Amino acid sequence: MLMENAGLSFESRAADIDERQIEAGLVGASPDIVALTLAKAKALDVSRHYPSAIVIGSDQTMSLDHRVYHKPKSREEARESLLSLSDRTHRLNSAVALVRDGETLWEHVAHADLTVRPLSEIFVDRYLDRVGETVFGSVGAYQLEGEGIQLFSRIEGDYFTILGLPMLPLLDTLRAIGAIDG
Ligand SMILES: Nc1nc2c(ncn2[C@@H]2O[C@H](COP(=O)(O)OP(=O)(O)OP(=O)(O)O)[C@@H](O)[C@H]2O)c(=O)[nH]1
Repeated sequence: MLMENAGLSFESRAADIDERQIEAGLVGASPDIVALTLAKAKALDVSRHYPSAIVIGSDQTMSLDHRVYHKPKSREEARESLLSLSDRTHRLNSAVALVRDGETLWEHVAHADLTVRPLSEIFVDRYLDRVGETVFGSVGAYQLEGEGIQLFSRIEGDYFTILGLPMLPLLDTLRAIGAIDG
């Protein structure tokens, strides 16, 4: 959605990698390194099938203290996750890598720090009633571009980084390598 809205022409392909297995091999690595490693692994995997193509791989991780989050798989998981974020500041790490013919041309990770205001259980239940299934598409059970904005008292970082792709440095790099109009 972010790349389409930016007017980029591209094709999207799923990478055939086992994210959980790669993460398991990164025990102790910081969440930003995990995101960067996964972004590169996705781009390298797809690059193998598309000679000379510029492949953009991306991944996002979310952490609070030592807990790493993943997309909630149920309403209960979303509820527990939101309450664990209440009155705390968590970090989103969004990584992107450019690969061509198996060579990593560029890699970057950006982060954003989001402070959730104190949330009551009643509010969280009503919020989940309102936003429904959309919570399953985001690591933090919120969509900043939607009602998720109501959860926060402070955000430090770039909107696009929060949604999952650091667009400004990505566009800079695509211009630098002549992939898009400069
Ligand atoms: N639309 C939207 N998406 C968000 C927002 N915050 C995080 N995300 C998405 O949440 C995803 C990150 O959650 P993950 O659980 O790592 O997603 P995933 O890699 O598909 O799932 P895993 O395999 O569990 O890692 C990214 O695809 C982000 O685009 C937001 O505010 N709005």
